[in-house]
Amino acid sequence: MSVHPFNEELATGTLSRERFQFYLVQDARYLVGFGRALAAAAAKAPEVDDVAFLAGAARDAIVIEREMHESYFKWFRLSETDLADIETSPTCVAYSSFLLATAHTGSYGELLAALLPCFWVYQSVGAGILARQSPETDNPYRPWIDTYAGDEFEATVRKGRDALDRAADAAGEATREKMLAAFTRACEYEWMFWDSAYRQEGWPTAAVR
Ligand SMILES: Cc1ncc(C[n+]2csc(CCO)c2C)c(N)n1
Repeated sequence: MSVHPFNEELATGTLSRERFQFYLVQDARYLVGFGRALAAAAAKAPEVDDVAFLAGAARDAIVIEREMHESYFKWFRLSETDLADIETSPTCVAYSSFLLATAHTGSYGELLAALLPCFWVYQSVGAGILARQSPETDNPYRPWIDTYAGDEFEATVRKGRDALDRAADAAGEATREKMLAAFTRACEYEWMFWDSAYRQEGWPTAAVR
């Protein structure tokens, strides 16, 4: 499969500031829903180790990622008012709503399957982009790349995959099918999230409001 231009340009450092900024603003919003869905998964987890793991990831999603985003907002000189004026994109609403709907109506396994691509896709994409960096390239997006390409994050992804495998082993055929569907859909949303940032997606209805 070809690499999306958003990720290609992120790797080379040529991605426009507007596109990256759009991505970060939407991502900060997405992370709140993602954190809530992780907290719901923590509440549903049958094993206490997984409760701790998922609740920790929920906290990290809100705290660590916010810190990273705030540093970028300072860099981009975005104020709270500038931020408030930016509408949440259709794709961001759709992806966040999908996670929250799965949190409310899905089983533990289904929810875990919907959440795993957020970890796995970023680790895989981050590692791929890092492999293409050289000391000579002055990539302004390097802090973003480093967040998702480290060993610590790789261990987190492994824990998530392990929790998912245990949930799948304990599940019946019907639940496993739902897990696969949720996982696939979340992967599609991950792609769409980058694509929507590249297109700076707005609401098609904005002109007729
Ligand atoms: C659309 C979107 N999907 C996934 C991530 C990655 N991510 C966000 S929080 C977290 C784990 C920490 O709890 C990870 C891997 C993102 N930033 N934005």
